[in-house]
Amino acid sequence: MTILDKIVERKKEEVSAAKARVTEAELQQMPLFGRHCYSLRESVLHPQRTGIIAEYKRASPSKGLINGKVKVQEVVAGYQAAGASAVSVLTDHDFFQGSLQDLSEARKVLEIPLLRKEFIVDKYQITEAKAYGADIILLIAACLSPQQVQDFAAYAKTLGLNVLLEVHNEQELNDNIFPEIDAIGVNNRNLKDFIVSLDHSYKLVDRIPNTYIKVSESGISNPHTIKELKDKGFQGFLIGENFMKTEDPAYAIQDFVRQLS
Ligand SMILES: O=C(O)c1ccccc1NCC(=O)[C@H](O)[C@H](O)COP(=O)(O)O
Repeated sequence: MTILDKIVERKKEEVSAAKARVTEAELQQMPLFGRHCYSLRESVLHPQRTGIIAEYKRASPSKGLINGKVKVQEVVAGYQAAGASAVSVLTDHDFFQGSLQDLSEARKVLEIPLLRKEFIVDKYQITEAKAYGADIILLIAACLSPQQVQDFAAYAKTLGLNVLLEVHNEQELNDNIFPEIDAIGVNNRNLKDFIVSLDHSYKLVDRIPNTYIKVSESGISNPHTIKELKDKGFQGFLIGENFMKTEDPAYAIQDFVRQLS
């Protein structure tokens, strides 16, 4: 069993428990549920923003504890001030030490799109994402059937959410091109063995239709890489560990952005 299988199995148990605690109808009554979402496309393409989707990530299966000290609001406010186009917050507890509370705390200080970084296996989690303040959901092709990707994306659009599809290879990409998707991310990390290679991005970029925002995800640690990825056609860059592994992620992103120009 791969770590991804374990995460998905655990996620299904968590979703059943969450449904027993709070119904979908109750989620729909929560104050943030009715808010209007920021557009991922507009923010990524905004000339005064960097295209960076900066992630708040305390821990991960591949690295263990990354940073247990820094506070979510301080970090994400720093990301926004440095010119991030969007912020990603992990909400998985067991493998990443995140929570839905982190997501709603982040929402309070952000005026840019907010991604609920989660392993979505059930429509309920999409309702939950909206209720806790997300603008974007992630659909990971490796965890879902193409039918689920299409159904979940269509449901997310009814809530006004942006949809980021994550793929790792050409098969996943070809099987999951749907009009309800806004952005396609190529994960440079193989979620089965954790090996990271930017070659996945370079190989797939021209296969992604230009109607989608193109995002390169994981393993980015050098401003020069952003220039190379941009030259190849990427507009978005998901970066977590490179900022979070420092004592001051807000300073780390500022320094990184300074080196982009
Ligand atoms: O990061 C992991 O170890 C991981 C393991 C299993 C499933 C997902 C995982 N990460 C999620 C991500 O996609 C990354 O947090 C994100 O792309 C940022 O990556 P990085 O800049 O390398 O922290």
